[in-house]
Amino acid sequence: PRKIILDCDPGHDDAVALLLAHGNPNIELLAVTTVVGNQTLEKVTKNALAVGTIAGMTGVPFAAGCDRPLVRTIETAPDIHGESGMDGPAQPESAIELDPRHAVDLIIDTVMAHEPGTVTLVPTGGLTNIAMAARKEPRIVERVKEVVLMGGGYHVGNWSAVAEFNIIIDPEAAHIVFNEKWPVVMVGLDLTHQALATPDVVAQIESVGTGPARFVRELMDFFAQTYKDAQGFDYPPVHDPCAVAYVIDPTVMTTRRVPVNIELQGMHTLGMTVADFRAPAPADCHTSVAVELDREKFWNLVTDALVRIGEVA
Ligand SMILES: Nc1ccc([C@@H]2N[C@H](CO)[C@@H](O)[C@H]2O)cc1
Ligand SMILES: [Ca+2]
Repeated sequence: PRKIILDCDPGHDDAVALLLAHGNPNIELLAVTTVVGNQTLEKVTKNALAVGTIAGMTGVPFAAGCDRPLVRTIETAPDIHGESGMDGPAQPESAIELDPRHAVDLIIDTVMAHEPGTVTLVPTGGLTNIAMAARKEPRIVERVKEVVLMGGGYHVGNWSAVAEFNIIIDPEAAHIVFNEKWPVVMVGLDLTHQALATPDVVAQIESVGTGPARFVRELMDFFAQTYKDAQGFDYPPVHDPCAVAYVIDPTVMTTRRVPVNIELQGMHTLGMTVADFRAPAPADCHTSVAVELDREKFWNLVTDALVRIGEVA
C-alpha cells in the first residue's frame, strides 16, 4: 500500500478525502495533520477529529499544526464551509485524543521513521505546515516519495481570477513547497472542477446506506447549496479526494509534466500557479499538473471506500 500523511483543513471535501484515504485498501494512512484554512485551526481540527470518530479511525495519530500563514493574515472560507467549517451534518463529539506533537513535528518524525522514498505527503489545505516541515528538517525533501496536493490551477482560479484558495492563503508557503526539489503533483481546479457531485453521484453514495455514507450525503447537500450561492455552480466540485484518488490509482487522471511557480509579487496575479506548457519541459522539471479526470473511476473509488468502512458502531 501507499503510505501517506494527509494534511488538511476540514472542510467538506477534506472530510471526503479523509474517508477515501481511510477506506481504500491501497492507502496506509500514517497520520492526519490539520492546518488553518477553510476555518480557524481550532475549528478544522475539531472537524478532523469528528470525521475520525464517524469513520471509526483508531490508531491513526491526529496533530494540529499552524494556526496562521507564514507571513499574511488568516483568510477563511465561511461562505462555502460555514461557521463551523463543516456545516450541514450534526457532528459527534470526538473521543480521539490529539497527538501532543505539533503537526510539523509529526510530519517530520513520520517521514524520518519510514524508509526513504516510501511516504507521500497529501496536502489538501494551505501549505503552511509542509513549508515549515521542509525548513525545520530539510532531509525530508529527498526522503518524501512525492507531494500530491490539491491546490492551484493552471487556467482556473476561485479566490481571485487566477488564484486558488489553498495557494493564495499562504503563497509564501506554496512558493517554498513548489520550489523544493521533491516531485510535486498539482491536482488543481482544472481537474477538481470535473469532480462534480451530481445527483447520480449523490444517489450512488446514498445507496451505500451506512452512517458514514449518510454523513457524506449531508455534507454534499450543504456544499451544493453554498457552491450554488457563492460560486454559481449547479453541482459542487469535491476537490480534495481527487488528490487521494491519484495516489490510489494514478490512471484516475491524466497529468502533464510542466514547470510551475508561484506568483508572490503580482498586483492582479498574487498566488497564481504559473504553469509553463512550452515544449520541451526542462529535464529537471519536478512538477506536474493534473488535466483530465476519469469521473466514473473516481466516484467508484469514493463509493467503494464507504462500502469498506461499512457501519461504524
Ligand atoms: N470557495 C472555496 C474555498 C476553499 C475551498 C477549499 N480549498 C480548496 C479548493 O479551493 C479545497 O481544499 C477546499 O477544501 C473550496 C472552495
Ligand atoms: Ca481543503
